[in-house]
Amino acid sequence: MTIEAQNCPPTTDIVESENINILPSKYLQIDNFLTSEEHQQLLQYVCQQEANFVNTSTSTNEVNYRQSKVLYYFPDFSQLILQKIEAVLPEVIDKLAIPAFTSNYIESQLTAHNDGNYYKIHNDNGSPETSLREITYVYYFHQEPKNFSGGELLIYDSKIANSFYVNADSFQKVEPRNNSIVFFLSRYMHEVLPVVCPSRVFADSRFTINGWVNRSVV
Ligand SMILES: O=C(O)CCC(=O)C(=O)O
Ligand SMILES: [Fe+2]
Repeated sequence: MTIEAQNCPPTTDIVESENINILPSKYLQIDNFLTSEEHQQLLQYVCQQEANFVNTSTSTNEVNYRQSKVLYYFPDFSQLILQKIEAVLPEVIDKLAIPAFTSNYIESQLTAHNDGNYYKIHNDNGSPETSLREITYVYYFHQEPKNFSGGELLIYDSKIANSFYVNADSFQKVEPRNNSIVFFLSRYMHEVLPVVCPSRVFADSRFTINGWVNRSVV
């Protein structure tokens, strides 16, 4: 086999030109998002709801892409979190330098990641049904003392290749800190690293309430 290399620029040039086009991803993490009383009530609530959690899937139904459990109906806490998100949204939009948009719909779900669970690299608005999602939020909570490790959220930087946004190799690593919430653009590629939870007890899981602020159609 012959490999013609004479037209290839030197490697250093490739690396430099790739770096120039990298668009760093921005995210915002706010600590102590709920009061300690609300946080405690939420933990108690999820433990009572264990039997109502179902296995997760992805919109493309790909096997081995996502492993976790989800609860779709949790009216009281969904209302609480949405109210608090609406209150900080102007600050989030400002800090992340997102062009202003109007929203009248914020989705929410409650997830539990236990031993070996993960979510491989994806974005949150890549299908026709999800295309109105602008901002992703993830509220993290767990029991103290913490009984799992891993489960970090990696948010990849972007680059433009052939007029499309694709993920760069570089990323920001977000610790799923207890009672903190993270906001970032839904189009960013991101992944959840595997959780290690030796006890496998549901109450020891890495819990989230997460969802998406959708742009209104005008
Ligand atoms: O749990 C997380 O940190 C992120 C979850 C996520 O990416 C999703 O549900 O789309
Ligand atoms: Fe996601």
